[in-house]
Amino acid sequence: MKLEKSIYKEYKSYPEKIIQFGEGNFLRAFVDWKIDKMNKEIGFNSGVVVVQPLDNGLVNKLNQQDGLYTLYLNGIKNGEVVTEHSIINCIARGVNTYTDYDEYLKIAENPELRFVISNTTEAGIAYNEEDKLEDRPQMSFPGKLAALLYHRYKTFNGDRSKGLIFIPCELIDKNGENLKAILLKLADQWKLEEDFKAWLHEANTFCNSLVDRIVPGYPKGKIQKICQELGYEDDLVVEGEQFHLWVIEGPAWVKDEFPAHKAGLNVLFVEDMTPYRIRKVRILNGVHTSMVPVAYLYGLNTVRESVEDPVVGKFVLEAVFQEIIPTLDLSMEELEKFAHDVLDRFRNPFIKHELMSIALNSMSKFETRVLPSLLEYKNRRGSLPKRLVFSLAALIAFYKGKRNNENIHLADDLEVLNQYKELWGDYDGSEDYLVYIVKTILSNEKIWKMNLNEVEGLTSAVTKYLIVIEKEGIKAAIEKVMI
Ligand SMILES: NC(=O)c1ccc[n+]([C@@H]2O[C@H](COP(=O)([O-])OP(=O)(O)OC[C@H]3O[C@@H](n4cnc5c(N)ncnc54)[C@H](O)[C@@H]3O)[C@@H](O)[C@H]2O)c1
Ligand SMILES: O=P(O)(O)OC[C@@H](O)[C@@H](O)[C@H](O)[C@H](O)CO
Repeated sequence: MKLEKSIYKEYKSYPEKIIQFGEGNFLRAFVDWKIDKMNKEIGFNSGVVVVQPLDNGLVNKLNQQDGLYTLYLNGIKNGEVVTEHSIINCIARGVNTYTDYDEYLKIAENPELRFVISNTTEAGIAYNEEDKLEDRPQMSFPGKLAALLYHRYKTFNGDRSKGLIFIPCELIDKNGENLKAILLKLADQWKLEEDFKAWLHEANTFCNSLVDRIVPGYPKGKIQKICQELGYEDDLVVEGEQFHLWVIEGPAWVKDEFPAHKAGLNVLFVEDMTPYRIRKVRILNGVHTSMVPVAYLYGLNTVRESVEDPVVGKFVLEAVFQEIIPTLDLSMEELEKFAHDVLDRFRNPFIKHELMSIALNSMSKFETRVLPSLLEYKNRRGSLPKRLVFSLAALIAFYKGKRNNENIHLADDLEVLNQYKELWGDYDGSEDYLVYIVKTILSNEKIWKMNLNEVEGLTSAVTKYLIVIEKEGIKAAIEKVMI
């Protein structure tokens, strides 16, 4: 028996007021869960129409299940260990822009539409100069959105009361502002009328937002057992932790239209989300990203194993408290509490968070999540933070694509993968060649936005660690850095 509305007695249908770009695990375990709760507890009465941003995706499965799926939330809630599950019922339908473009544009014609939510990964909010208004669909997410908004503008003759509220969730700084800037650029490129741009400015509200919840996603290893217990088949089960925080930066009145706090949800409406963003990206994501190459090469597979391992766990603890926190300007007490809480979340016994799932796009993640701490440490202390530098060396070793005899399934930008393939492919076992690899990688300004060889002492420090990792193995190498 498949999960669908006929077997879910409480099924309710809501008017479509929210368009959501992305059907991934995170949005379903975070945003849709919140909307579902708001519908059920405070009569928010809003349905979500989900748009699949890429050619491949899950909207077919979503539609086959009438938008329903089961969410498991496991972890600590109010000091108690809790594992609970519920059926999420706020998704009205899914639309694939690649097969149903007309249906997609029609969403814009709905006068009740009010919110645009997205999570298209860090790669999603990007300008693509090849996108055209006539494309069906445009390649990029902003391209698709610009076409939809223009259609709405035309449909309602520029009516200023038909604007929308945008709350993007992509983990990039000032996500809403960036999205708006790309939409305006596309409007220029497509030579759309000036009044459309005025409508974008006057009638629409672009919030910036920061999200936080660990969502390992589909519980592959135990799905059979889960479905047996549930008594139905569900292809879209998703698993997340109990903890959740959504910080929304925008005009104060947005809170009245999106009253998540009234449903007891941890949603903060703030004037400036910068401190929250820096704290989360540099500590939580920074620890994840700096830990992955070290822990994985060390032979570990999950976040929990890594923070509980006596050696890697100590490495992580020292990296966060001695090298990341000292580079931040927030209150020390708050930072330390946040870091302890994050490490507790990483120890969540219910969550099997694979290091390899975090490893996706590790090069650009290192640049945004770890490098700022490394550089700021050097700036403040005059010396290099050895654990973060070691992590960079381990990252270069990780991209060799081998853990002993096992292949590592690297997932990154094709250019990055090709560069590493070429570099490691010609490795002759000499130390001189390792120096060459480090210099070449550190000079990649496309990734680092600067030539890292110009940071005093960095090239030699990374090379020193890479040589030990290569010659003596990661276990001997990590011991050297921990002295
Ligand atoms: N999983 C987590 O724990 C978690 C927590 C907080 C934030 N996030 C953020 O959410 C993002 C998505 O995570 P997820 O777990 O839902 O992943 P997922 O793989 O389940 O979903 C990815 C979604 O992004 C879309 N997408 C991917 N590349 C795109 C592109 N170039 N253009 C447009 N759309 C694109 C896909 O179509 C899909 O809808 C991550 O990049 C991360 O920054 C994840
Ligand atoms: O989702 P990614 O791939 O951008 O990053 C991996 C993790 O660091 C991330 O998913 C965190 O678990 C999340 O940001 C917690 O809110």
